[in-house]
Amino acid sequence: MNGLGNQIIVADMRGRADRVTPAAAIAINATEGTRFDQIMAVHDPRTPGTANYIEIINSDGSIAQACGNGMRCVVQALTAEQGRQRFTFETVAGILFGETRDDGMITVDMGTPKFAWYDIPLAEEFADTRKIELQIGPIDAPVLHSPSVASMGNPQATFWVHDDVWNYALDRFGPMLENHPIFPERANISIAQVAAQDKIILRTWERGAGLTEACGTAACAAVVNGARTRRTARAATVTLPGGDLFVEWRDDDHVVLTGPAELEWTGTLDPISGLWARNEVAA
Ligand SMILES: N[C@@H](CCC[C@H](N)C(=O)O)C(=O)O
Repeated sequence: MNGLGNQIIVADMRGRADRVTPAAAIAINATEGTRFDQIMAVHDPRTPGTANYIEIINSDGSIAQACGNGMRCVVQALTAEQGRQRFTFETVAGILFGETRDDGMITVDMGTPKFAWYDIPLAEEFADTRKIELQIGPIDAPVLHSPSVASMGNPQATFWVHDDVWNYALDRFGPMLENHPIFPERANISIAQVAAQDKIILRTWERGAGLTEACGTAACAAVVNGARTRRTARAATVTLPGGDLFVEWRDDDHVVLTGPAELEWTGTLDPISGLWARNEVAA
């Protein structure tokens, strides 16, 4: 599936006790036909009242705590299978709600953001995470600097720029910043341009996956960081290379993400070895 071009494999792990291995994820991603950004492994529920436990695996085999575009894909796949529109899920980061709307768009309640340096986490204390000391490029003329940082379940850094987000070599700076010692669990790195109070243009280098067409949690972090630095309103359209997402940071502190999800093809997958085969499409 894809969520605005964010390449997602929804793996049906229901009724089994094993997990998708990091080795399988790396093997699947090594093949052109199955290159992906995240695997959303849908397991049997662990907690009463939830539909499923979802494990999120990045293409480098690491575990992610949250994935907005992937959650929309899961909701859409389960709505198509079961005809239900509302689901409650459990992830390593907590309980999430998702809904397929009547117009086909999917809304996911991504929970509440966290701003304390130890929750993100950062390697050292910062009293104010709306703007931390971090820069890249020449010391006296940094290319990117002073990001706002937050946790949307996963660590997020939003670097604000005034010009075109495509002017920045995110493929070069992304890996350096993702692995910067200030982020002990690495981080998702975004470049954001505020086009209007309710419009942000965003590109993201994803932790464990690299440059992607869209990152839902980074879009959520951009709106939350935009609102708390008074750059934007609490609700905004975020334009990513893959298209638009709508994010609202509600008064109850929950961040709600709305956008599309699309089925591309189905197949079978061995979650241990990564061997896979596409299902034949009926003519
Ligand atoms: N594509 C995602 C984010 C996935 C997780 C991220 N790479 C991490 O390791 O935190 C999204 O849509 O949110």
